[in-house]
Amino acid sequence: MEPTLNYRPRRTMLYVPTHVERYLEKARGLAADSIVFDLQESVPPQHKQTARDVLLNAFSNSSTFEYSERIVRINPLSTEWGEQDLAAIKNLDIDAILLPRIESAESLLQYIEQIDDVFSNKLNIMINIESPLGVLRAEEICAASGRVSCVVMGVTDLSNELKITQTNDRAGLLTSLSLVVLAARAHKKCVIDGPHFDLKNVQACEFSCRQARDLGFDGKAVVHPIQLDYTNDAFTPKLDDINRAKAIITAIKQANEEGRNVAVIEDRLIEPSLREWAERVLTLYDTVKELGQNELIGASR
Ligand SMILES: CC(C)(COP(=O)(O)OP(=O)(O)OC[C@H]1O[C@@H](n2cnc3c(N)ncnc32)[C@H](O)[C@@H]1OP(=O)(O)O)[C@@H](O)C(=O)NCCC(=O)NCCSC(=O)C[C@H](O)C(=O)O
Ligand SMILES: [Mg+2]
Repeated sequence: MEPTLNYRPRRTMLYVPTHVERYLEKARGLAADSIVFDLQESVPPQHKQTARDVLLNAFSNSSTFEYSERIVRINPLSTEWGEQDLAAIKNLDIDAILLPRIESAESLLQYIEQIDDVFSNKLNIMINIESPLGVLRAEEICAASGRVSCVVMGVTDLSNELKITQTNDRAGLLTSLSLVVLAARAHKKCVIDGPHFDLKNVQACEFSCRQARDLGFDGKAVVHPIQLDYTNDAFTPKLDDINRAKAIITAIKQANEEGRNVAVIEDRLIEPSLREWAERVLTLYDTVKELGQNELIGASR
């Protein structure tokens, strides 16, 4: 049975090319916080209709994908494929639509209007930022609509258009990654890093997960089930974090009762804003526990 979550973790966002039926069936049992049923980039032109048919069929059998959030990435709404995708999925039991390659506030607002004309309920909207122009305009794009809940980096298209050298430390991408985190956070949106494509290089992928977490991302996209465990783990609070979060909440509460705004724990000054971090860590911890994944907590990374 699907647990009912009060809080939506997005540590992992698995892209599933939708024309491949066995991937959809596999996805039903995977520990991905979110699944992106992709009708766009991973589906070749000659399989666009097959992809829509397979997706509809998979949802007609059962729309259950464990606890995973169900997101459909459609083709750009400026194209016929995009309009056909929207018409095809209008009755599906999904949580969100992911719009690829958003480059302006104006086109975003127009696409949301198009979606609202088709879906009777106000669907959650997510966007890919994956071009130099998209990165430079990330702030105005994020400011444009409260309907956008989540921004997902598209690092392949971006790397390609920036003409950067791809290295394990992602030096060439750091400015863009941080600009998008800044824009998303300024407008209180969730923000997800793009995937790591070197499937066999687990060490490099683990590094990019930790780097994404340290840059402020809520989670990371993944392209193969093999990447799920360690990506989930990188974004899951560890015992040290949980103990520290609990100590901070207790110390600030006690300081407030004593008429002070700050506390001190082991010679470190604790500002009131840290309480927000502590509450976020505990909420994520509780949710992961609810999902039965608490065995991951405490793994040393
Ligand atoms: C990379 C792949 C082509 C590899 O596929 P395959 O050779 O089939 O892998 P395996 O045999 O190792 O698979 C092992 C089992 O896992 C299942 N599987 C594999 N991939 C997926 C998946 N993505 N989702 C669900 N299940 C998956 C296989 O079925 C095997 O299980 P079983 O059948 O029980 O044996 C393939 O992984 C792949 O196509 N990945 C996704 C690629 C993709 O989506 N690319 C585009 C997204 S990234 C992007 O667009 C971001 C942005 O726009 C940008 O520009 O950066
Ligand atoms: Mg792309």
